[in-house]
Amino acid sequence: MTRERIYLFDTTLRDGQQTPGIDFSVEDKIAIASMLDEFGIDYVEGGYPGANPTDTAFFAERRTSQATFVAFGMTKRPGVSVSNDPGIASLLQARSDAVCFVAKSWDYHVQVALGCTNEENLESIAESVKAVVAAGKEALVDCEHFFDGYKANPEYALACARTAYENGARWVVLCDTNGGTQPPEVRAIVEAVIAFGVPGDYLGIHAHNDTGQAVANSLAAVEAGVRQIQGTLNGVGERCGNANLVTLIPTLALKSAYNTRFETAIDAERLTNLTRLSHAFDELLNRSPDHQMPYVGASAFATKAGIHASALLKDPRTYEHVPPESVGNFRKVMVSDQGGKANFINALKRRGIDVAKDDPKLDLLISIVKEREASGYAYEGADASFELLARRTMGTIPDFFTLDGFRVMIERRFDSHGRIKIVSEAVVKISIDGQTLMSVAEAEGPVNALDLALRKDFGKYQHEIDDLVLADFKVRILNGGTEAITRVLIESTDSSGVRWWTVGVSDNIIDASFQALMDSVIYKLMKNRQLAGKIAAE
Ligand SMILES: CC(=O)SCCNC(=O)CCNC(=O)[C@H](O)C(C)(C)COP(=O)(O)OP(=O)(O)OC[C@H]1O[C@@H](n2cnc3c(N)ncnc32)[C@H](O)[C@@H]1OP(=O)(O)O
Ligand SMILES: CC(=O)C(=O)O
Repeated sequence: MTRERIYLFDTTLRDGQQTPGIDFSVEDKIAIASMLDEFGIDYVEGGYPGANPTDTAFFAERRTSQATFVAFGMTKRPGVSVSNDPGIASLLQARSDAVCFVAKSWDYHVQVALGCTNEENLESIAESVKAVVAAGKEALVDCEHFFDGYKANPEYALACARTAYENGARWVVLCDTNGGTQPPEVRAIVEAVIAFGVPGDYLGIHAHNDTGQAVANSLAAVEAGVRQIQGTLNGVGERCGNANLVTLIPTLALKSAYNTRFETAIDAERLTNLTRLSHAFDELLNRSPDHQMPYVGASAFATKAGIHASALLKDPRTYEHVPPESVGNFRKVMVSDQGGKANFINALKRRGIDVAKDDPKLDLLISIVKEREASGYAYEGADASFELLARRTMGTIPDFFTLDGFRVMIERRFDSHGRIKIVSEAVVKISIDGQTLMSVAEAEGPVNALDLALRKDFGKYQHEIDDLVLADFKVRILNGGTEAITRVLIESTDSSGVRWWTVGVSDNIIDASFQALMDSVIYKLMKNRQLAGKIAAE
């Protein structure tokens, strides 16, 4: 059976740019356009040439090699001819393959925002589309507020869509601009547009996520007949965002409700790059990926629950709706107080630790983890501390050194200009082979001072920890008030590029930090001897 082609239109660089807090540079735009192009998206909308210097510079060159490169802008202003409209001139001059116009299709907006007659707006749509087609470019029309406009005045909304189509627009895109429309309404209105004479394979959907329905609305529109979906990477976009292409693409590819009838340019091989694409985009935005994002989140194929892990390890299909590797993600069976033997055996095996189901040390480890988690530890995010705890319980960690104690003093001083200066001084005492080593260090913060002191003199191991870097430090207060328990997570790395997380818990933040620091150093010494950190592929 032949499947119908659904075209994917990415507006990350245009609607995504309207997200509060997102501000792309030209370099960011170049990088994102090439990521989308390489991934196989059909249309990449780059922005609004003429609206700002970044977008104008971005459109000085064509930025995709496969994807249709699209410039966005508004239809000509009423009362001005296309040849005298500077906005249209910028769009025609941009080095794009296509122009996507935003056009009013709600009569109320025509009256309030444009202040012209309905007929003048139809003329703007027709003339703008004709100018783009005459310039040898593909024309698309985003019918802004189409669904709200249809509800208010169906004849006028339909006339706008048909005007765009009849004057040569390759795509007439129905926009749920305010994001309030629901899937049954989208389905019914798309069917009405097709019945009015605009064919489904000329129609697109642009859904906003203000009621959390952008993906559902896009799929409802496809079922009703549209053949282009507009969306963004990770669902960025104005207000609550746009339809998330990172969710839509695998749903269309992997779910039989869609993949038996439709296909996109993203085949099975390209789909395996999805998680990387989504995370690379977050990296570029300098933000952490959403762990719970469908398909690509770190938790999308993770389980803590013992009953789930036990069945999952017998057959992954028991608790997975699609194989994680199909989208480039992976399965994660975690250890926590929700876990049973299956979680632990699997987690230990991944670290090269073989333990039998009836080994009493396994029961001991499980009870220690459960007890510690009850007191505030969280091992699911502290892989290195979990591994050390397991190896300690199994009795396989060498006595590298012993800690004799530490002390931290914090002083609030005033400099010669009367400015406040905080100075922390830390003293750490350790013993290696019976020899006591005492180090003192100063820094602004107490944890920094402790870290410097701990790593200042490590005797015969000093050269082994020189490349150890503390990459991140997270503090969480577990219950409020003066009885608060503090959990500290530290991310470490070294010249090998490997990263590991350690945890410390105490009613004193400095003590919690020190525990996490100690685990980090011990893990590094274990790793150097290839006694830890071996992660086997699942
Ligand atoms: C639904 C959407 O997401 S549409 C995209 C929205 N994105 C943006 O607006 C981001 C980029 N925009 C901009 O940088 C600026 O708005 C510009 C450069 C495009 C225009 O700036 P200005 O000329 O100063 O106009 P301003 O932003 O104040 O107002 C928009 C004007 O466009 C007119 N307009 C809005 N939509 C359309 C349209 N589809 N067709 C014709 N004119 C339109 C409005 O009536 C208003 O005209 P007015 O100035 O005569 O009142
Ligand atoms: C065009 C557009 O971004 C919208 O109508 O939401």
